[in-house]
Order: sequence, then C-alpha cells, then structure tokens
Amino acid sequence: MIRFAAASKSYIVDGALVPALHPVDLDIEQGEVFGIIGHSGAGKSTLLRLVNLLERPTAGKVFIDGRDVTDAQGADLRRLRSGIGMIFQHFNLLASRTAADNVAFPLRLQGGMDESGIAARVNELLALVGLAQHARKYPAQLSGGQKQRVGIARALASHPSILLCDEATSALDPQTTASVLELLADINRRLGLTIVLITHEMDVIRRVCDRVAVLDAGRVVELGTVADVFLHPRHPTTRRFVAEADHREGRGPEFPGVDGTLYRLSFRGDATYSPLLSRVVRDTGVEYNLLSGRVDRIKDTPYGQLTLAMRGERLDDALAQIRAAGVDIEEVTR
Ligand SMILES: Nc1ncnc2c1ncn2[C@@H]1O[C@H](COP(=O)(O)OP(=O)(O)OP(=O)(O)O)[C@@H](O)[C@H]1O
Repeated sequence: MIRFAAASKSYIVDGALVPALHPVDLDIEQGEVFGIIGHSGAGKSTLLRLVNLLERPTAGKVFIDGRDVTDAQGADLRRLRSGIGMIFQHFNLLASRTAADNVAFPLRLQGGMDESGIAARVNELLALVGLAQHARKYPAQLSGGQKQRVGIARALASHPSILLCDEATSALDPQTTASVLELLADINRRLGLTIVLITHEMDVIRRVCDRVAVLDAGRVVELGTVADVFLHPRHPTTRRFVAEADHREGRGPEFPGVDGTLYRLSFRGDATYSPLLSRVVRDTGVEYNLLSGRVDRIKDTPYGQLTLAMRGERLDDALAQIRAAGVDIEEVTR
C-alpha cells in the first residue's frame, strides 16, 4: 500500500516558497488501478513523483507497505526505486538502442544477471507486451503505441510491485490509447501490481481505474470509486471532466418547451439492460420524453445514463419503483 500522510510540496520560485501540493492524506491499496486527474498545474506529476521520491515532500510523509520511505537514501533508495516502474508521455526510450536493448537497460544497470538471463527476461517481457516480433527495431521504426509498449516492458523488467504512469497515453491517438490501456489492465490483472496513473482525461480513468482522486490547485477535491465519481460528480472540477468525457457542455441541459420534471437516471451492472422503464410506464401510466442517453462501461461494469422529462399523476410511485430496482435518480435543474 502507498500512503501519503499530510504530504505536501512547495517549490522555490524566485526565492519564495510556492505550494504545488497542499497536505495530502491518501491511501492507494495494493493491486488497485488508481487514477489521479486534474488540469495542467494541478499537482499531478508532483504527487506521482513523491511515490518514487523523484520529488521529496516539503512536509509530511510517504509510506510504502507500511515503511516510512520519506527520507530513503543510498541503497535504501535504490531498492525502493527498483520496486517501482515508471512510464512517460514521451516514452523516454534511448534512440540508439533497439527495443530489446531498451528493455535490457535497467537489468544491465542493476547488475547481478548474466547476458543469457537478461536475454530470456527481455524476450519474456516483449512477449508480454505483444512486441516479440519487434525486438530488433529501433524506436524510430516503431509506432507511438509500440514505443509505449517498450516503455511498459522496460518498466516491468525488475519485477516492480508498483507501476507509475505519467500521462502515458496523452501522445497517442484514441485507438492506440485504448489498446495501451487494455494492456495496463491486463498487466494489473495478471501480475497483481499496483498502478497509479495521472491523466487529464476522464475517459482514461473510466476505462481502466478502480478509484480516482481529483486534484485541483494542489488539493484532492474528490476521491472515490470511479463509478461513484463518474456517475455522481460533486465538485465543479469533476463535473467539468465528466461532462467532457460525455461530450456534453459543462452547464446544465436546457430543454425549452419540454413538459415535465427532468431526471437523470443512472443504471449500473445488470440493471443497465433490464426493461425497467417500460414496465414502470405500464404500471403507473406516467409519460416520459427521452432527452439524452448513453450506455457504456466503467472498467468492466456496464452503465447507462438517461435524461428524461417525466410527468403523470403517479410520478412519485414511478420514481419509487425505479429506485427500488437499484437505479439512482437525480432531479436535474433547468
Ligand atoms: N521544479 C519545479 N520548480 C518550480 N515549480 C514547479 C516545479 N515543478 C512543478 N512546479 C509547479 O508546481 C505546480 C504543479 O505542477 P505539476 O507538474 O505537479 O502539475 P501537473 O498537474 O502535473 O501539470 P501538467 O499536467 O501540466 O504536467 C505548477 O504550478 C508548476 O508550475
């Protein structure tokens, strides 16, 4: 487990201390995929870099598996970092080395393995990320997605228990992003390692994360399971991220001329595909107008969100029946 205990960070700019991260208390559980989302300058990289001590907290502490690592130095620091892999937005590969040599690099650096052991481990890693056929290519001969796969293989070389992802898909097109996120989810399932990723895209969080923290101006302003945060965003910053992911405007919907009260219904899991609405309409005689809708997945769980205008004498009864089926209902103000 990774624990931030009132960990804060200020940088010295023009002789003055400028806070980048206000004290953060946060636990990231072993084996989860944890997302940190925020706008540029929110403090995401700073928080991520506190985990492997690329940045040291100005105050507070960082614990890994119960051990206070805040002041780790020398051999302790090297041991800590060899248990934490990291991948980057621009891959950070060595241009003059093949894919295989890039993956071998940390193993050679760390020492203790002979060349045949290194070659076997490199082959295993390249196969894991789907690049067995590309071992002898140089970075310039690889696509962005392939380069990031090399980055992932290199990050996993020393059997880390934590993988840090610094905007790992921001330089990739949507289809390549999807395949790299699928690979990260697969690695998390197969190897059970903890993944912490930072991003400014809610869609990345929705596809791969279990929990998410929303950072705004150096503070965690919202924290929870992705389903809760995505379906019921509370903080204005979170609402804007979710609205962007839904391809809708950040403001409330305006439906002039539509009669009735507006409700947003959020279905999760099996409820997403049940014919609930038609049954409730038949039973209660309420009428509804479907104004917008979306059915998608949050990681492996299907969800649906519908915005409806509803009216009828037995509206309260209809809403109670919908709630009883496990569907969340929020009234939407116009
Ligand atoms: N080395 C540094 N020296 C001074 N200020 C810094 C340094 N690194 C970061 N900052 C400042 O700290 C704040 C948080 O930066 P950080 O890079 O953590 O944000 P971020 O959310 O990762 O942003 P981005 O998405 O643009 O990378 C910003 O105001 C930034 O200018």
